[in-house]
Amino acid sequence: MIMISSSNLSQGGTIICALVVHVIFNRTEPGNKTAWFFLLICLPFFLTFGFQSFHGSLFTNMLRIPLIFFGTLLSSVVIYRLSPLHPLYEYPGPVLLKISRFASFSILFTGKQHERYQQLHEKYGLYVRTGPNHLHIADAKVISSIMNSPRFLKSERYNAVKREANARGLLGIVDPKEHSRRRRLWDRGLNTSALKGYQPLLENRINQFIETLRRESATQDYIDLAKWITFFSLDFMGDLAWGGVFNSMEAENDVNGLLYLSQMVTEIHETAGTVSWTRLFYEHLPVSEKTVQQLSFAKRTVLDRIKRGCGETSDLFMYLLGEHDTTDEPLSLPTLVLETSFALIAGTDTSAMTLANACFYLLSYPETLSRLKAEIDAACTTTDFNPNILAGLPYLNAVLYETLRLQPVVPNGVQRVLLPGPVGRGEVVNNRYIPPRTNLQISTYCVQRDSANFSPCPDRFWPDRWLLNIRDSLNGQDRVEFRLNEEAFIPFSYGPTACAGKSLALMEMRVVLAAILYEFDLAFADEWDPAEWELNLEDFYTLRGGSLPVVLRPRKG
Ligand code: HEM
Repeated sequence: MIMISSSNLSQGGTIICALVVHVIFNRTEPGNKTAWFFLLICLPFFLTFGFQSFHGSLFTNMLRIPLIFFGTLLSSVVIYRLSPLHPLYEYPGPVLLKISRFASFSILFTGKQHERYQQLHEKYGLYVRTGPNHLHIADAKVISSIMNSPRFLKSERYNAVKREANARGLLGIVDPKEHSRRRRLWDRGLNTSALKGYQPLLENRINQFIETLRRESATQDYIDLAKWITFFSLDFMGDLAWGGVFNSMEAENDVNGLLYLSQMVTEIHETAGTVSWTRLFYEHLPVSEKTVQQLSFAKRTVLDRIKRGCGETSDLFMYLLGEHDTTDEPLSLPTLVLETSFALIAGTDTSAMTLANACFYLLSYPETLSRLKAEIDAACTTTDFNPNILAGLPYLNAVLYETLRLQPVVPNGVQRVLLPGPVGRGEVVNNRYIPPRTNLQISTYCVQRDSANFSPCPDRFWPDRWLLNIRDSLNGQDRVEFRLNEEAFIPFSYGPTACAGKSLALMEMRVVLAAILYEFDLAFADEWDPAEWELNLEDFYTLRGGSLPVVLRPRKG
């Protein structure tokens, strides 16, 4: 007869409970405080006191049971995640990342995610396992099958931080049908005819921008061009989204602290999006308090704009509110606040960062700068920077595309999660099986710098690759294999959730770049080392940079 001692019983019971918890946590990281509290705190607590009646003193049980419980849970998680039983076993990647997504914090906090993941792809190939259930992908062939498929939904990252009750902005909407309904509203406010209506606002801000640069450069040896471009972008987006609340160019300051806050919030989203359960703690951070203050500022601004109504000049707010068309169901106030705040965040840093990068590259390649200046001088006979004329300038477009190719402002790309199919099946993309519930991230930075997609010199700033005549002439030459895979050019993302503001951003960036080059001669500040620019670029979901000290000399008048 087998004798089971009370010690064995308590040990066995604890081990079984720990294994059950592993099964519950398997392939998901519960985003719910109650589940955490119950499974990881209450359960070991009950086991400690429950088995007390069977065996040993309370003190030994308080050490022994939690040790057995957490020891078993940890070992079973680690063994399973590395074992051939795990559905992602076939995919290569660093061991620590396979064991825990937590390890990816060591990449995130370097600020150089884009470069670190590129190194991982160089070592492991186009598919790298970057978490227990995460794949980082640099294969352009799967972009369309993933981004256009209703089975690959926005991942938990889009739900990373608690929002106001029941309000959800476009970016946070996961359900494709609901997303497409809301997206129609945005598309109306960002289509060609709406953009025409925004041109007077753009023209006013461009004039103010040029005046500001003239004033600043007259009194200083050099200016931080990146800072002034960001202020311009914030003021312009403020005009479009909130009825003109900002005047940071005039104040020479981020008066409402919005730029700072949007960086903090993006950073928190990226952290919570990297390890989803950490979001449980973010609402207790001081920045959360600031977000609440900012939300009440946003609410006041929105109410004020509603009261004033749309003036003579149209803006994006008008479309989001439905002032142009009363057939749509209006957004609730909290949703309107979220959407207009998102427009500001989505539209400010992205365009400003791309413009600063473009200026950096142009100053680094003087021949390119001269060619672009010549094109702009020939097209702009007055200081009227007509967006329609600029849209047709091939070299200007080539410079912007090449900048967006080398430095996409969302370098790590977007994240998707694969919904389980019938009988829990996964999906095959480009001959690879993706198990259900896998998180996927298609790296824009890696895809756009891969010589399989852009060749020759994928890491070099070479706008000519975008010009048709260069393509044709190089294609005919021996030994030069020219590649430009437009499917792999995804700085604005891809598919139904691609950037809604692409046309607005391109219009704004063409006008700003043309205005700067038409009005000024530029050079890097003498005492500044241009190598600092790329060293200071940081990827926290969106790309951010340091200062860009530039000497400006007015060219005319
Ligand atoms: C160079 C400038 C810009 C770049 C490179 C860019 C890039 C992107 C990318 C990569 C996304 C997808 C994000 C994700 O799914 O995680 C996105 C989404 C979005 N962007 Fe932009 N963006 C730019 C400027 C703008 C501007 C000026 C606006 C104007 C308000 C804007 C509005 C949006 C909106 C509304 C979305 C959400 C689209 C959706 O979920 O359907 N963006 N953008």
